[in-house]
Amino acid sequence: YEQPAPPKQFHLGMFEIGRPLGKGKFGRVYLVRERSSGFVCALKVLHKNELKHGGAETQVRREIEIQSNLRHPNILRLFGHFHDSKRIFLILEFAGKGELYKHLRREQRFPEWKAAQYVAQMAAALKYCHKKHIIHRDIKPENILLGIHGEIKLSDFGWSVHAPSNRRETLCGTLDYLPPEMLKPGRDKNVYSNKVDLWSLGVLTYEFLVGEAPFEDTPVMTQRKISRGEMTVPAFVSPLAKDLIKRLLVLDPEKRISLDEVQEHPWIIKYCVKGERASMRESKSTGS
Ligand SMILES: Cc1cc(Cn2cc(-c3c(Cl)cnc4nc(-c5cn(C)nc5C)[nH]c34)cn2)no1
Repeated sequence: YEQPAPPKQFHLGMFEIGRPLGKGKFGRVYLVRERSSGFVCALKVLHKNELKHGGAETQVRREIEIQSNLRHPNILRLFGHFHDSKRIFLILEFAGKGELYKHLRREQRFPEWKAAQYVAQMAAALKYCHKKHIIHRDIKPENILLGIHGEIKLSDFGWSVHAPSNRRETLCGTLDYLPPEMLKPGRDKNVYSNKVDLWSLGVLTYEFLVGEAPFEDTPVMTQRKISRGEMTVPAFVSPLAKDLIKRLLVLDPEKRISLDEVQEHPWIIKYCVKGERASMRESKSTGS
């Protein structure tokens, strides 16, 4: 019987610090190499006093607790963490093709074959999370990275919780991805299920194909459009893609299609199942 390996104690001296990869609200991310193994990863450096002032300590604690226990090809790995007097360090998987939202802004919108593959990978990542009773709660392009082969790497579990949840949190950042049940006035707005991720997947699918979110407007108008499910899908979006968006952006959480049904949807099958290679060749040549 082999003794389990003792948990690794990490410290900053173990890493050679490379170029900055990006910055977020409470710190930066650097490309680093672990000296003894040569392993390349991303080091997220968060400043304790900024986290304290921003009331984000719970989020970081949750990000560490939840993401370090997830193992899925479409979820960014959190290998470990450590801290010093002023900073918290998260050792993360390096995503070779960077932040998805930058690709989306540069390309304006994705061709349907690419959007369908991203949606299928997001559904697989969310199915894995939901099976472990974890709701991500913050699905949006800014929280998605791309691996070296262009595969989806869902990250930023700072807003994730164990389902079902009735936590009371002040949400900050964009309203665009909030489901109607989280906007409801009064008590029941804080009781919701993993179906919130299905709504956000619908918003994400729309934004991949159109280049902007379906309810994008002033904060007041966005909340009103979300609570009424008011949105229009441009004519250039194919009927199959529009059908999937409509089946996800359903006001009643219980009536949204499941992640299994997403993966079996004709639009996903058309672009993601091996036998459909021909349709991809055709779509790539016509750019549809
Ligand atoms: C703080 C803070 C910053 C961010 C946003 N952010 C995430 C990254 C990042 C991570 Cl965590 C992992 N791998 C990455 N790979 C890139 C990258 C690759 N290329 C070719 N270009 C870039 C950029 N960025 C990565 C960086 N910033 N969240 O919290």
